[in-house]
Amino acid sequence: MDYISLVVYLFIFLLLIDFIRKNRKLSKNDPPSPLALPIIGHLHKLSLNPHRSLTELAKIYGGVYSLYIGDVKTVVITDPIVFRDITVKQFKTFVNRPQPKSIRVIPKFKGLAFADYEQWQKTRKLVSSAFTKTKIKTFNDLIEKQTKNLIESMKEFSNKNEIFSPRKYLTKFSLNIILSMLFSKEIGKNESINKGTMERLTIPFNEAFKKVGKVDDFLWFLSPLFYFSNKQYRKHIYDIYYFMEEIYDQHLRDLDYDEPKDLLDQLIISSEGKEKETVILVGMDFLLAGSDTQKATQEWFCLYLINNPIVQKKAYEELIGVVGKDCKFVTLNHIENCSYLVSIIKEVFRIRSPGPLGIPRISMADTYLCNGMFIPKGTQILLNIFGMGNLLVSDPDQFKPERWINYKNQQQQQQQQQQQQQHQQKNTSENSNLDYIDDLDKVSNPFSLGPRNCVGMNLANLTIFSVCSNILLNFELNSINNEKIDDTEVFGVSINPKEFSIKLSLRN
Ligand code: HEM
Repeated sequence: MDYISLVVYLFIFLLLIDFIRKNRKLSKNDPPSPLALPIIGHLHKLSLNPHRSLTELAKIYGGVYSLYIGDVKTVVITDPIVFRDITVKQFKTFVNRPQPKSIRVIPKFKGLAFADYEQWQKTRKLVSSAFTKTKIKTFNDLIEKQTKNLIESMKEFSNKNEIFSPRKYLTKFSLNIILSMLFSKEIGKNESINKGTMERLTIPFNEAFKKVGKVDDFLWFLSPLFYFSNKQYRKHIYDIYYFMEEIYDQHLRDLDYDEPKDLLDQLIISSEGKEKETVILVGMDFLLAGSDTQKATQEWFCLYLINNPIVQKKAYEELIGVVGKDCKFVTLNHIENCSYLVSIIKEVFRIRSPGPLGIPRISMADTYLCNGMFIPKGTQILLNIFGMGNLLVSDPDQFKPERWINYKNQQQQQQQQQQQQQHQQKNTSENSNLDYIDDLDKVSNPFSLGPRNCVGMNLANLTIFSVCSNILLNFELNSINNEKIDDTEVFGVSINPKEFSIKLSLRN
């Protein structure tokens, strides 16, 4: 046999082994799975919007099914009961995150979001104290100050009758919330959206975000093909690292042990200045996890108001009913009374979940889920946040903030009756997703659940309300050609719309 034939036979043999490995049953209770192909597994089933493909597959294979993403065994969860089981009840088994190549680019890239259990527990405890509802309230002034700066910038556009492209302004706003609250730093009001700190951060951010979920994370042997793009990616990640390092060094120089001025001071003090790299990486987590998600939500909010003028009008009428027609600024104290506006924001979270697949988890031991399915150790878990809010509501593709109001009313009216139903559900619900149809609070979890959910949830809720309410109060939003804006999603760290511009009309 010549060498070429030998290599061909060997290759076919390896394909066969891989095919068998990926399709063999591990137990009688494996989650269902489509047939996996050798090498790529089920990669061919994923589109450019993987959350949509995974949701389509959930229609066929159910709320818990398994896939091979390249070589990575993955279980996708679109069942709210199992979602809770994983994130809350069996939290310790599923607390860790997988460590794909893109995360390992910085050795020990384990600030908070990718830390393993022991380090995560320590850091999360410290960080959580800065993000409680009460603590966040002390930052109201700061959120309101940044909102005012944004509205003033927008007014410059409306006064000159110029079209406004929200992306960079909302990015600046979202970055400033995190920079000022956590690191006492700010991108100045008059600082350009294209130069200085903005340029220094947004270029590496955008480039780094492009790398998320790229194919060589799942097919190791393709790495050489991505050599140059990986080198660039590494450079961009280090650019953000060096930015944070400068802030860290400055804080260390000015540190007052008795009066820490922000979260960074607290982190330095509690680590006794000995864990510089970890603290810097925690700071990077906040910048990366907190800015893009908030910015995306605010952009979607503007887009949906423009595409739904009746909703915009109704929300504006509610708002002036609460704050009065002469009011020029909505404060965070008004949030309780703006139930329609809050419903719009919730509907934006549902229909265009900024983090549609959360951040993956990994099983730390062989285990059985509450529905009896077997999950082997080392399985990657994708929490299909988008899918739950899509598959388990009526008219999922329609933007209907009213559904939240109706839901709340229904809950209030039928409280007693519902308590009884819930009791009955408890006894039967283990098998049935249908019990959750239109149970919006249960199927829409944009920040995930359990002890490792989003640490920035309280901050994000206040910030997004502040921006959205004040944009609505000050401007009527329209598209520049009076047509609907394209609401196609662009998948990345967050789900963004394609970049668009707005015609702003200042309200009287
Ligand atoms: C619209 C806004 C936001 C959304 C939808 C969102 C969503 C999420 C989701 C789904 C997770 C994964 C949770 C899990 O694994 O169960 C997460 C984690 C995280 N988020 Fe957010 N997030 C938002 C804003 C923020 C903000 C403003 C910050 C910081 C200031 C932040 C910091 C983090 C961090 C550090 C983690 C990792 C937590 C951990 O591993 O313990 N997020 N977020």
